[in-house]
Parts: sequence; C-alpha cells; structure tokens
Amino acid sequence: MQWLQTQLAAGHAPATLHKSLLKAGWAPHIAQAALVACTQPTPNPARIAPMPEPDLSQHSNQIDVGDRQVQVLLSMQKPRLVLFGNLLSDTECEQLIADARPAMARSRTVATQAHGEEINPDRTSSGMFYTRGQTPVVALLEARIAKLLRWPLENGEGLQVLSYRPGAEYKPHHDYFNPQEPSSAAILQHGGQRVGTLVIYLSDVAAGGCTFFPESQLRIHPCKGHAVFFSYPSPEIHTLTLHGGDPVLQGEKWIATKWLREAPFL
Ligand SMILES: O=C(O)CCC(=O)C(=O)O
Ligand SMILES: [Fe+2]
Repeated sequence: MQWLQTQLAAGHAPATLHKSLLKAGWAPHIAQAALVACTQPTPNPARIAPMPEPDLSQHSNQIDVGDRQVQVLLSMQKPRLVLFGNLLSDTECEQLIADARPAMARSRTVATQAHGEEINPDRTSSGMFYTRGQTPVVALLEARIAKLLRWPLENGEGLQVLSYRPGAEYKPHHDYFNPQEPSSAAILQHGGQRVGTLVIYLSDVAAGGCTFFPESQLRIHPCKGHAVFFSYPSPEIHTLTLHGGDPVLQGEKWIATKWLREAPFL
C-alpha cells in the first residue's frame, strides 16, 4: 500500500500501476481493491452534468416505456446499478439474435496502444455491431432505452451483440475509456466519454455466464429479456464499475450491450 501511495503521488496512473501489480503476480481484483483503497476520487465539478438514470423517484417498481412496462428488480447506489426485467419479449430477443448471426465474428476490443482494433485474448466471445435503427427491433429497443434511462437516443452507440459458448468469458474491465491511453483522444472526439452501460440478456444460460462486479462481489445471473444498467459519471475506479462476464459453463449466452455517451455519438 505504501509503495502504491508513493507511485500515485509521483503521478503514475492507476491503470499503469494495475498492470505492474499483475506482473508482480497479484490477482486482478485484489490489485484493483488496493488501488481503490489508495486513491481519492477527484472532485470534478465539470460533471455534475446530467446522467442517464431511470426515474425511481416514486419508488416505482415498474417503468412505462411507451409500449411496455419494464420491471425494476434491484437497484444499488455504489456502484450505481439497476436491474430491469421485461425489457424485451422472447420473440424480440430471438429476432435480434437471428438478424445478428450472419455478421458474427470473433470479438475485437479497442487496441489500447495504437489506432485500430485488435483481437483481445481477454474476450473470447464473438460479436457484431448494429448501426442505430438498423432493424425494426433495434429501433424499437433503442426508443425504449431512451425512455427508460431518460437519455437522448443520439448519445447511444450502436448496439453490440455478443455470444459466448462454454468456456468463453470477458475478463473484468471498465467500459469507460482511460484518458491516459494514447488511443482515447481520437475516440473521445466522437460523443465524448461513455457514462453508462446497459447489458441486455437475449438468452437464458444453463450455467455460468453471470455479469460479475468483483469490487462488490455482485453477480447478475443472465435471464432472457432482463437488462442490467450501470453508470459512471467520471472515468474513475471509484465508480466501482469494474465488471466482466464469467465463463459460460453450459449453454450459450447472448447479450446486446448499449453504451451511452455524454454527447451525441454521430
Ligand atoms: O458479458 C457480460 O455479462 C458483460 C459484457 C460487458 O462487459 C460489455 O459488453 O461491456
Ligand atoms: Fe463491459
């Protein structure tokens, strides 16, 4: 801890120190917990800006999104997270999968050291992106999400569909872009930071495949038509939004992820 405090005081970024700890043999979630314990959230008056957020002011247990009543199943403050049920019908889930199938390829994540994308061994799913409004179901879902999270449709990235077979997983990561990474500057020019994520479960999974938040030891078990929302007002580990997809043990996991930006994503 003392070493970490010295390094942080010398100006080394938490992400860099995290890598050093991994090299030294620390388990990722313990390295993360040590970093969270050693740093203070930076007060950031610039982002008392609005955030995507469902209206739970009346302690509502369901939310009318126009054509559907979405259930509120669980909510917590830190990390800011809400679990929804009944966001999509079974038929809508199946249609999203069927339309995505032809375009599925091994998932790529953003290459952090240079421009472009690279195959990432931390992510063993396969996936594709829909453009906004690409199919009738995509358009309908995007309109529901905009109402549910009270966030402009234009601030959303295209939906990403991922599928995981047994053994496939997505190791813990943050969805925001690390401002210190060289590749982030170009990404942030379009739409700014990511401030929220909605992971939508398109299938049930027989075993494994939970969405896991190691810092709070929270597991969301996949359930067809459900969705988990979490948000992060700044790209900081203090948001406790480190998360991953546990390995699928049995069956196939399908999800659609909607990332929300702070500004229009054009
Ligand atoms: O597979 C999961 O449950 C998590 C997916 C995820 O973290 C993402 O799409 O950013
Ligand atoms: Fe993620």
